[in-house]
Order: sequence, then C-alpha cells, then structure tokens
Amino acid sequence: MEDKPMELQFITHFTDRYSYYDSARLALEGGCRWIQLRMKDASPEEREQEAVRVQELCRTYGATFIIDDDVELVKKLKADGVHLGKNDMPIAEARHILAKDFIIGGTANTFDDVVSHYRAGADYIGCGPFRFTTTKKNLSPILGLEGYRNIVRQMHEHGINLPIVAIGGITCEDIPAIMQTGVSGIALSGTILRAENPAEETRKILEELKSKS
Ligand SMILES: Cc1ncc(COP(=O)(O)OP(=O)(O)O)c(N)n1
Ligand SMILES: Cc1ncsc1CCOP(=O)(O)O
Ligand SMILES: [Mg+2]
Repeated sequence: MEDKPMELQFITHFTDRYSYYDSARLALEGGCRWIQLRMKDASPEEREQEAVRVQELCRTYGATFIIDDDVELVKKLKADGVHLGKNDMPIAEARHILAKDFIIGGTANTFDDVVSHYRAGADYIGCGPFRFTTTKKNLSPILGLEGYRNIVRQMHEHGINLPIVAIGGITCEDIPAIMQTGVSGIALSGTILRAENPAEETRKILEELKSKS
C-alpha cells in the first residue's frame, strides 16, 4: 500500500459543468492527492482513453490514481489501484491478478462485508452510504454516524486494522462528526462539484480534515 495520505479520495463524476477529466483536475488543483476514476455509463474504450489522461494528470500532481471496477484496465495501465464492490470482481480474485503491487479497495455496508474484504486482502474499505446521494444508483442502507461507530467498534473488538473511508452524500460540515467515529478518511464527489468553486471547496475540506486528524 502506498504511503500517501488517505484522508480524502475524490470520485470523478460527469456533470453539466464538468467532464470526468475536469472534475479530477479541479480536485487536484484544490490539493486532493487521491483520485478515483469512476465512469459508470462509459464504454470500455471511453474509459481507457479518459483513464490515460487522468493518470497523466495524477502523475503531474503526485496523486494516487485508482480506477473503479476495472481490474484489467488497472493492470494494463499500471494505475495505482482498483475499487471493487459487490457486483464487481471478487477481491480475492483481483488480489490474485494484481498481486501485492496494487491498491485494492472494497465497498462495505456492514461489519460482515468488512471482515470478508479483510480476509480477501483488501487494502482499504469504502464504507457507506453515510446518507442518501444521487451520485450512485441502488444505494445500500444508510449508515449515518451510528453505523460507522458500530463498524469501527466491531473492528477494534475483532482486531481488524484496515483504513475505513466513509462515502455517500458527505459535505464539509459533516467532517468533524464523521471523523469522530474513528474512520480514517472520506470519499466524495457531489459536494465538490456542486460548489461554485470546486478547487476552493476541496481546499476547505482538506483544511477541515487536517484540523480533525
Ligand atoms: C471509496 C469508494 N467506496 C465505495 C464505492 C462504491 O463502489 P461499488 O459498490 O462498486 O459501486 P460503484 O462505484 O461501482 O457504482 C466506490 N466506488 N469508492
Ligand atoms: C461511489 C459512491 N458510492 C456511494 S456514494 C458514491 C459516490 C460519491 O457520492 P457523493 O457524490 O454523494 O459524494
Ligand atoms: Mg463497482
């Protein structure tokens, strides 16, 4: 696992105002150093083209570059890692393909999900949703602060040490309370892209995270 700060992962999103590439660029300009390229409705060709460009951009900024869902593309481009959910390749299979050289993140909604990702060799957990969001379809049950507290407590009780990244509907104002639950960081998209100045909003979020760590 790379030694880069895990406090903030930006998830790319295509909006009326920004392309996937531009969304990543704005987060990077604001100081985020961990980008996940997530392109749900794109063809494999479009995804690869955009991945090459965003990877280059991440290199320029010295940022970690994760690709959502696509293990083969991660291997082909030598991205830094992949994020996998319930409907994606199982983490154990991805670990077999990618060996120890790549970061693998897994989505969890329950403590049982965390345990199975831990055993399968995940490097971090994307845990959510914190609250309702329109960025992702077919959301799992909302966790809220209590959900994170419960999962973190059970992890301590079972000696499971894995970074937990909270995700889903998170805004800057939520950060103090979310970080208090014991998670390691947050992943977000919408609140940055809805801001009048996304780079400035990213900076504000990073400041808030810094003051809570
Ligand atoms: C950091 C992080 N956490 C969770 C997810 C969700 O992944 P998944 O459940 O596979 O859903 P999609 O993003 O593929 O729609 C994520 N991408 N990143
Ligand atoms: C990939 C993913 N999984 C749950 S929410 C989400 C996207 C980010 O959500 P938001 O735009 O609300 O920050
Ligand atoms: Mg997925």
